[in-house]
This record gives sequence, C-alpha cells and structure tokens, in this order.
Amino acid sequence: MREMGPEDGIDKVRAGAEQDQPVLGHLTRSIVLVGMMGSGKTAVGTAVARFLGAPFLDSDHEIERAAQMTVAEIFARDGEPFFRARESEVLERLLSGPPGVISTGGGAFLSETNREMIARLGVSVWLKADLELLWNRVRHKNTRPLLRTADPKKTLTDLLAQRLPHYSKAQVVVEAEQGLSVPDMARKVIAHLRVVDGLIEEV
Ligand SMILES: Nc1ncnc2c1ncn2[C@@H]1O[C@H](COP(=O)(O)OP(=O)(O)O)[C@@H](O)[C@H]1O
Ligand SMILES: O=C(O)C1=C[C@@H](OP(=O)(O)O)[C@@H](O)[C@H](O)C1
Ligand SMILES: [Mg+2]
Repeated sequence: MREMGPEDGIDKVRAGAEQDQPVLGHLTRSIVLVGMMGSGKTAVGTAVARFLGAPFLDSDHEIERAAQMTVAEIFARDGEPFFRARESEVLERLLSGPPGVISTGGGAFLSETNREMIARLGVSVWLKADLELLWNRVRHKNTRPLLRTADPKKTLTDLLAQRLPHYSKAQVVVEAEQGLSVPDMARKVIAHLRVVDGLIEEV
C-alpha cells in the first residue's frame, strides 16, 4: 500500500468541508507560518487556528500590543534592527507557551537564531506564493514600511529573490494559489500538517 500524502488529506478535508464539518485536531507543538508579506500568514493562520480550535498569535500584533505602536511607527522611530530584536523576543515568548498557530512577520525566518528556535519548539510552514500573487495582495496597503519605496513592486521582487533560500528551509511547504479562498488555503495547510508525525492528534 502506498504511503498517505498531503493530497489524500486535502481530499478528505475538502469532503469534510463540503459537508460543512469542522476540521478538529489537537496540536502537540506550535505551527509557525513563515513567508513573504502578503502570502497570507495572518489571514490563513487565523483560519487554521479556528479550524483546529487552537490559540492564534501573530508576532507583529504582539509587538504592536507591547509597544502600543504600529509596526510602521516602530520602524520609523526605532529602526529595523530594534524591530528585529523585539520580534525575536516575542517569538521566543510565543513558542514557549501552549501550542498554537503563530504567524510571523515576513522577515522573521531570515534570522538563524529565529529559525533554530522555531525548529526546536515548533513546526515551520512556508506559505509559498509567486510575485504576482504577493503583489496583488500588498499593493493596496501602505502598512508595510519596507514597501514604502519609490518602486515597491521592484522592492518586493528583490526581497522575494533574497529571501527564497531562507524560506525554503521551512519544514513544510504549502503553495498558495490564486483563487483559493482563505478557508480553503487553511484546509490545505491542515492537510499538509496531518502528515507531520505526531503533530496533530485526532480528537
Ligand atoms: N487565500 C487568500 N485568498 C484571498 N485573500 C487572501 C488570501 N490570503 C490572504 N489574503 C489577503 O491578502 C492580504 C494579505 O494577507 P495577510 O494575511 O496579511 O498576509 P501576511 O500576514 O503574510 O503579510 C490580506 O488582505 C488578506 O485578507
Ligand atoms: O517582510 C518583512 O520584513 C515584514 C513583514 C511584515 O509582516 P507581514 O509579513 O505579516 O506583512 C512586518 O513584520 C514588517 O512590516 C516587516
Ligand atoms: Mg501578517
């Protein structure tokens, strides 16, 4: 008999979704979503957590809450290195808590220290998306300080090229597709997670 793969899981989850059944499971370690700005870490992470009945935490949100400032304000006042230091502290705190779904900011997985921490305490999941998909998602918002440049599409293109080698170190890779809704992408993520040994216990 051949081994169960993620695609089998997706069929199972899709069948469940058609019957409007919840996709429940108990997490034994935290899931950490990584990938570019606009790949859907915040939106899809929220939906994954809801489906699993697990806590959802977003590192950007936690940094903003602690600082009482937006990410853009922190970048402007204290600079990117300061933001990255806070990001690492927050990640360590979130990973030390009860298992949940943690969405990171797009730069978090570039740090080797962060990658080691995530590998030790959680499971990294890269939401892999191509340039056009990412651009369509981020072009209408100016909340991301790194894209406040004269040519934001070129900046996004360059960041994607620089970062791909780091994102590809993630333990699990899930491809984003144009036209796949947030809940469907969340189900696709869960289907990929089901084949990670011991990560999701059936309830
Ligand atoms: N699968 C999807 N389908 C449609 N819109 C999406 C999807 N994933 C994300 N989005 C939208 O794209 C934008 C960026 O998503 P977000 O979750 O903020 O990405 P990230 O946290 O990775 O930067 C948001 O407006 C979000 O609602
Ligand atoms: O890619 C990056 O370096 C960043 C991504 C942002 O988060 P999202 O990926 O959730 O947009 C946020 O952390 C900050 O603007 C820096
Ligand atoms: Mg986000």
